[in-house]
Amino acid sequence: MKFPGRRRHKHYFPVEDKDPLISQFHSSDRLTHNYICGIDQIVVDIEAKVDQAFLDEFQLKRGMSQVIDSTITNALYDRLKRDKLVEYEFAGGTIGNTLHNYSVLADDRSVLLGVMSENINIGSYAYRFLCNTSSRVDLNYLQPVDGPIGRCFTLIDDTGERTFAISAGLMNYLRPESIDKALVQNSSALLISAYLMRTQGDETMTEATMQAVQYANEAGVPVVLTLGTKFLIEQDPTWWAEFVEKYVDILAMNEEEGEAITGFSDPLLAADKALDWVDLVICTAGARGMFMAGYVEESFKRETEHPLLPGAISEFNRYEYSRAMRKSECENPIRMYTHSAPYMGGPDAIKNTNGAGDCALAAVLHDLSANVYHKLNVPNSAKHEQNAFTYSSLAQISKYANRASYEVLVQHSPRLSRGLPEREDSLEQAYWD
Ligand SMILES: Nc1ncnc2c1ncn2[C@@H]1O[C@H](COP(=O)(O)OP(=O)(O)OP(=O)(O)O)[C@@H](O)[C@H]1O
Ligand SMILES: O=c1[nH]cnc2c1ncn2[C@@H]1O[C@H](CO)[C@@H](O)[C@H]1O
Repeated sequence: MKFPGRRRHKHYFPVEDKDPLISQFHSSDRLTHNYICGIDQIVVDIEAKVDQAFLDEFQLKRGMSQVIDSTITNALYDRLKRDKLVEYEFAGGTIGNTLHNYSVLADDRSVLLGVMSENINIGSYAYRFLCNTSSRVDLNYLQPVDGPIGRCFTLIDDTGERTFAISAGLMNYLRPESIDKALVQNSSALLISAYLMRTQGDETMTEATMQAVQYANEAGVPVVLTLGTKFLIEQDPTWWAEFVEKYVDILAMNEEEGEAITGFSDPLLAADKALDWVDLVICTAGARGMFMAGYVEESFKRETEHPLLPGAISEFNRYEYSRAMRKSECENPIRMYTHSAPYMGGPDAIKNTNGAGDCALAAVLHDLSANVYHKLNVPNSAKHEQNAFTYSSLAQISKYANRASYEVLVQHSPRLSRGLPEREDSLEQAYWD
């Protein structure tokens, strides 16, 4: 609970003492607001603890996200219910989670594109999805479908490894004509995942995604791709590398996905390789924290005050105090990298790692979008003499991202239920004075 805090007498005075000019100036409707948008396969997570025998029984490959047919879905669901194995059911989807967390962290608008059942019964999965999504996530652009959204059976074993079994419902029937061109082209970023390329038969999600990507590319709106699962990438790494190079501006992955797409198991080298294709890279590395890589114009580079770190690229964090720029905005682009260990060394007890990476990405997007917001409202600020992509330095962003994912590790759901505290309880009062 947030405590009511202390009140001071001098803050209480009659309303007529307020200066009408000042109150006009502060009115928030004079500020220009920006938003980000994202596309997802709309799913509810059904989480259960299971063992290897259970996975074998339903022919599920451990650690993978796989699409299952209706026969396996029904058998799996009946079994989970019969043995009372379901721990919780909550809105999910990698982009849905990221947008929700972005909106909670930024306390601002994001727009989710995807499908939603046109007839919703109280207690149904569609209903649950809507109830568990932040009111700051704009759901008005969802395309109605005559049937169910998807279900993602999230099966967790003793080691904490997650196996996803997707019962698709109509989640992949988003049509290209449902993508609003102006909405995408006026947004501060378009967020997509590799899962959106996994469609079959008459499913139209991939075409819809490509339509949105084309709109974003045309308007110079950054396209942010999160890789989702290494198994998808491993099927055709060359195709993915070409896709990223052609359409994507910011790439988010974990170290396994990083290895699948670049061939480098070292997250720093994987991030460096991916920088050949995009402007900014986020590579989360579980208990090792996260790495980021980006570009800065030579004349704007700022040296770190932290010790220089050894690694496959020696002293790789030298310019981590710089704000990231698009490569095309730099005359003499230099590469910079940063690494942050988990916040407070990670929690003493991890409740659930599901969605920790999604939350890290949400924090990065918050920083990017804050930069757009500041630029829109204070265009003459000295801050924008540098045409940067991010509001903060790479070092700051990765710390913020790790702080945000910590919050997911200490709760059960991948979605934050509240924003971060303005002042960390763990830090002494003197830190804030
Ligand atoms: N075991 C751990 N100990 C401490 N911190 C962790 C641990 N696992 C994850 N984290 C934190 O969470 C962040 C993201 O974790 P991870 O690399 O597991 O993401 P991910 O595999 O992409 O997750 P997901 O796909 O579920 O969103 C890390 O950068 C780190 O800050
Ligand atoms: O195929 C998929 N499409 C969309 N989201 C998925 C898929 N598989 C798993 N997740 C989502 O990934 C989140 C954790 O990062 C989970 O919440 C799950 O819903």
